Amino acid sequence: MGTVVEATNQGENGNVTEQKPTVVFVLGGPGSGKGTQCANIVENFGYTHLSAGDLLRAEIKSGSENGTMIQNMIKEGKIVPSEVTIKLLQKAMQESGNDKFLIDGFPRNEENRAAFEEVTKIEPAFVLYFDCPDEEMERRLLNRNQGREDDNIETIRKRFKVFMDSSLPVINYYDAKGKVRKIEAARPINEVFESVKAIFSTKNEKAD
Ligand SMILES: Nc1ncnc2c1ncn2[C@@H]1O[C@H](COP(=O)(O)OP(=O)(O)OP(=O)(O)O)[C@@H](O)[C@H]1O
Ligand SMILES: Nc1ccn([C@@H]2O[C@H](COP(=O)(O)O)[C@@H](O)[C@H]2O)c(=O)n1
Ligand SMILES: [Mg+2]
Repeated sequence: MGTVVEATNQGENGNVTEQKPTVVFVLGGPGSGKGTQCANIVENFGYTHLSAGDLLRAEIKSGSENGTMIQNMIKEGKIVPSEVTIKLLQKAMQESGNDKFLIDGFPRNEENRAAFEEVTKIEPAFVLYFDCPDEEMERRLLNRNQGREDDNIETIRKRFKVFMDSSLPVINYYDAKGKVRKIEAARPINEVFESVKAIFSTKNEKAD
C-alpha cells in the first residue's frame, strides 16, 4: 500500500524500500470487549485504534452511495465486501499520521484477510484474540445501550454464527503461523487489560 507510509529505508542492495506500518489485528466475538480494550491500549501504547465496524457506521452516516448496502449488511450481521472496508481502513491509516495500528474487527473472513494482504502487503505483527463464551457476550451486547441497530437478540445470534463460520477460521489461520495471542475475556475489564498489557510489553510488536 504505497500511499499509507511515507518513510523509506535504504536496503542492503541500495534499493529504497518502504517502511511498513505495524498492524495488530484485534479479533473476538461480538461483545468480547475489543473496543473497550483497544481504548486502553491506545492510552498506554501509542497505537491508533481503527474499528472496521465504526468506520462502516461512519460511512453510512456520511451519506455515501454505499450507505444503504452497508446498513442492510450490518442489520443482518453480514460481512461487507472487502473492497469497501479496506478502502476505509486505508484512508483512516493515511489520515492518522501514525505508523502503529490496532485494526479491530478485521479481517472478519477469508476474503477480508486475503484482500488486505494482497492490497497492502502488510502482515500483522500479531493477532490479539479475545475469547469469550456466547452467554457472556450476549449479556454484554444486550446491556450495551449504544443504540446499535445490530444489538438485538435476532441479529446477535446471526453475528455469533458468522463469527463461528467465517471469523474463527481466520483466527485459526494465524494461529497456525504462531501469531495469535489469546486472552480469556470473560473477566473484569481491568483483569483483561493486565493480560493485554503483558502482551504489548513483550517484544513481539514488530511486523513480520
Ligand atoms: N471485561 C468486561 N466485563 C464486562 N463488561 C465488559 C467487558 N468488556 C467490555 N464490556 C462491556 O461489554 C460491551 C461490549 O464491549 P465492546 O463494545 O468493547 O465489545 P466489542 O468486542 O467491541 O463488540 P462489537 O464486536 O459488537 O463491536 C460494552 O458495553 C462494554 O462496556
Ligand atoms: N470487517 C468487518 C467488520 C464489520 N463489519 C460489519 O459491521 C458489523 C459490526 O461490526 P463490529 O465489529 O462493530 O461489531 C458486523 O456485524 C458486520 O456487519 C463488516 O462487514 N466487516
Ligand atoms: Mg466494537
